[in-house]
Amino acid sequence: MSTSMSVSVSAAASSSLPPLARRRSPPASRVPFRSLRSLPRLLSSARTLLRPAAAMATDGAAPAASSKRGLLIFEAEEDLAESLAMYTAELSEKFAAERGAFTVVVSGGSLIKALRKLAEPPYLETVDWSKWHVFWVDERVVPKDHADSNYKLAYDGLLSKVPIPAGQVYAINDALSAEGAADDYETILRQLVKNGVLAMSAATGFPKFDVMLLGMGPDGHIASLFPGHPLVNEKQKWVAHITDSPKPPPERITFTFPVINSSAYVAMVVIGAGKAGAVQKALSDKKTSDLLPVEMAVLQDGEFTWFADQEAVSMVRN
Ligand SMILES: O=C1O[C@H](COP(=O)(O)O)[C@@H](O)[C@H](O)[C@H]1O
Repeated sequence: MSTSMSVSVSAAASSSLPPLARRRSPPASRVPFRSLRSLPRLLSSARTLLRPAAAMATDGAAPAASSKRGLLIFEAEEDLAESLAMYTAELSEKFAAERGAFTVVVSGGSLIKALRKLAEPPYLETVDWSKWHVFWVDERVVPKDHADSNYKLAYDGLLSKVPIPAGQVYAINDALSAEGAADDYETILRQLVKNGVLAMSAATGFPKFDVMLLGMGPDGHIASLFPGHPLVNEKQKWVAHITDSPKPPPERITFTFPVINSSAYVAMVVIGAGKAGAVQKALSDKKTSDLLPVEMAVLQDGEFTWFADQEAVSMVRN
């Protein structure tokens, strides 16, 4: 299996760039996003450099030709956060106009801090928050006010600061067991498909979220899908439970790969040297059978974009 990845290097991007195959990317240290004013041009240029993904999805199916992957590298975390806010706001506008709703999935962990600029001007005023429907790609089965709760993390860091209708924030039922909470969450998703809030992928038969804003652990896990855990091979369920998570707390629920890989857009946010080893493996052309979970995130018909700082790509060779 081989993965084709285009590398879009932020401030160097321009519409006159030669094709990526013939272009040597300058070192990341020379290509920061420098100012908010330059971001629209830079981001739109970067998107034109995205290429079809060549890797196979985890079920062995080849992604559709429209499936794309790209990499944005930022000199500073602050710049990454600015760009991530703009990316999300643009998708919010697009899907609100197209569908009248914007289904946004978030992870826990470091991702939430990287979303902080959405709660600041201009996005606080310009985003149509009434269209947002917020979900968790994974959740720890703990009370919502527990320090380990991904809901609490997102509420404190973002949701308490923006006017999303409370009924459109889909936290887990924390009174249930892990298995019960996973089943309950899947039932909610199925209802939202029936209501037309949540789209379905014609290609996969699984729900198609508008965007998933995800982080990755240092071991390459995404959501609560951990390296070597049998849950990475789940093919039927939309939402599964785990009671032996190698990272505490042990009881969690998680979206499965068929759901993640049906997304329209995924932003994979990786910040810091602790992620460098997994990022190097994920971006390598040489694929081995021991795929990390992050390497199993291959969209069937969508756009997958890495948002990385320099430390996170420090082990990646040109
Ligand atoms: O346990 C979890 O870890 C991952 C990665 O967290 P990070 O702090 O290393 O970014 C996170 O994406 C997931 O939602 C969370 O439950």
